[in-house]
Parts: sequence; C-alpha cells; structure tokens
Amino acid sequence: MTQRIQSTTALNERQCLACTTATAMLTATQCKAFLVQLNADWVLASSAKEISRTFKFKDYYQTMAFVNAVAWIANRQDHHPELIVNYNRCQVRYSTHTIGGLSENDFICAAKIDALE
Ligand SMILES: C[C@H](O)[C@H](O)[C@H]1CNC2=NC(N)=NC(=O)C2=N1
Repeated sequence: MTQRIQSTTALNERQCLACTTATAMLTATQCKAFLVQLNADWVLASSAKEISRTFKFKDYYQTMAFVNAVAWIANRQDHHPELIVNYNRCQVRYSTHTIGGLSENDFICAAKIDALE
C-alpha cells in the first residue's frame, strides 16, 4: 500500500518541485484542504483545475510593483501564473500546465503571494 505523508511545513516556506507529466494532479478534496491554508479570497474553480485571486491597489504604480514581485516569485520557483493586469487590480490564476490541473506547486506559489501583503 502506498503511504503518503502530508508535509507539515507552512505552504509559503516550501519550494516548488520541477513539474513533469508524472507530477500528481490534486483531487478536489485535496485542493480544498490546501485552499483553507490560503487567504480566503482565493477561489477554487468548479472544475478544480485552477485557483484565482484578485488583488486591488491604489493605482498603477502599486499594481505594477505587485506584478513585479509576483514575477520574481514565479521565476525563482519556475512556476508561472496567468496574470490579468488592469490599472488598479491584478487577477492571479494558478494551474499547472504540464498536467492540465492543480498541483502542490500552485498552492505553494499562492501562499508565497499571500505573504507579500
Ligand atoms: C521547463 C519548466 O520548468 C516548465 O515549463 C514549467 C515552467 N512554469 C510552469 N508554470 C506553470 N504554472 N505550470 C507548469 O507546468 C510550468 N512548467
């Protein structure tokens, strides 16, 4: 029988693992267990294949500072979100392209972005 040990390290202190086609796609139940560790504004898509959160800012300078911080995290973790950028808001969407669904990497990066606030 395969035993899985869930890490007890806080999500935002973990590092992403390289994605391969063998990367485990999380079930909806697993996603919900990770979701409660994030800021309550993160939304799990009904398909359980994407999480998203919209961040609001005072102006374009603040928005772009956030976008740059997210880009820095994305490059450090080699895990990249979709970003929809407007004047005073940015929607961040995470999914793992390699597997067409959500992996632990998506929740690790989401937690790192939450820690920016
Ligand atoms: C080669 C490189 O590690 C992969 O293409 C990474 C890059 N960033 C990625 N980001 C996301 N969101 N999903 C991926 O599957 C992914 N794969």
